[in-house]
Amino acid sequence: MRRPLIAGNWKMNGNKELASKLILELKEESLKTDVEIVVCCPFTLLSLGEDLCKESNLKLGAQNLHWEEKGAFTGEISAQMLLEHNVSYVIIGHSERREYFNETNEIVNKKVLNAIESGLKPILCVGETLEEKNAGKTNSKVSEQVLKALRGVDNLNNITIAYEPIWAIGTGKTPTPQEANEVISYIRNTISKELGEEVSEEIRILYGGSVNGSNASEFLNEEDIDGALVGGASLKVDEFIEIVNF
Ligand SMILES: O=C[C@H](O)COP(=O)(O)O
Repeated sequence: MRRPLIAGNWKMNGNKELASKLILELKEESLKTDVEIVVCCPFTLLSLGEDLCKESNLKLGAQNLHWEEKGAFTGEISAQMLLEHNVSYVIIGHSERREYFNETNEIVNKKVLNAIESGLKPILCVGETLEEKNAGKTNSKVSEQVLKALRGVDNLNNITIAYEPIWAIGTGKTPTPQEANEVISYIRNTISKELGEEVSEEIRILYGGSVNGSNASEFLNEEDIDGALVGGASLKVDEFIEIVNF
């Protein structure tokens, strides 16, 4: 049985005031205990997030990392820097990074390898554009992204995958829960064939893209969907609580 994971990706949003409000209110709520909850805040809020998440079931996540341990990479953040703040998870290969920061499958692979070797748990994002969807290329696109990102990764136990159709991110549009489940099943079958059946049964695969308090339970009750990567709705505490308690 895979434990559901709900991760809130704040993207480039929030400040100390909002972080304190959101995390403190989440801590006060009675949240489902069988759900793993991760708050992926901006780097500048990790220190505060670390303090606020202490002695709670909330885990801290980052939104990116560099693939090298240290060095002359101005503006970048290493796995060790994240670990120093008790970060457990790191989002890798989000479509916004692929699109605006030219992250290729090869770069994503280097980041996944570094995260795993350092002891961080990657949330690997994959997904197709609307054009690719309309051309019937969804399955080939996402399976290629997954296999290239996981190339050379020995320990797949700490990997989580998030299927995020790019056209559904921040748009209010979503696939039907059944459609999302089919793509996720396809990813799971690909992993089973290429990387082993056992790991395919254990790996968590989330859905992301316009998840909110009203639609979360429909996605999360699908057989192959193990949780959600939530953007906009993770900044609204009531909405996020509804998603966690789906
Ligand atoms: O990482 C989260 C996704 O990009 C989804 O964002 P959204 O929930 O605002 O559509």
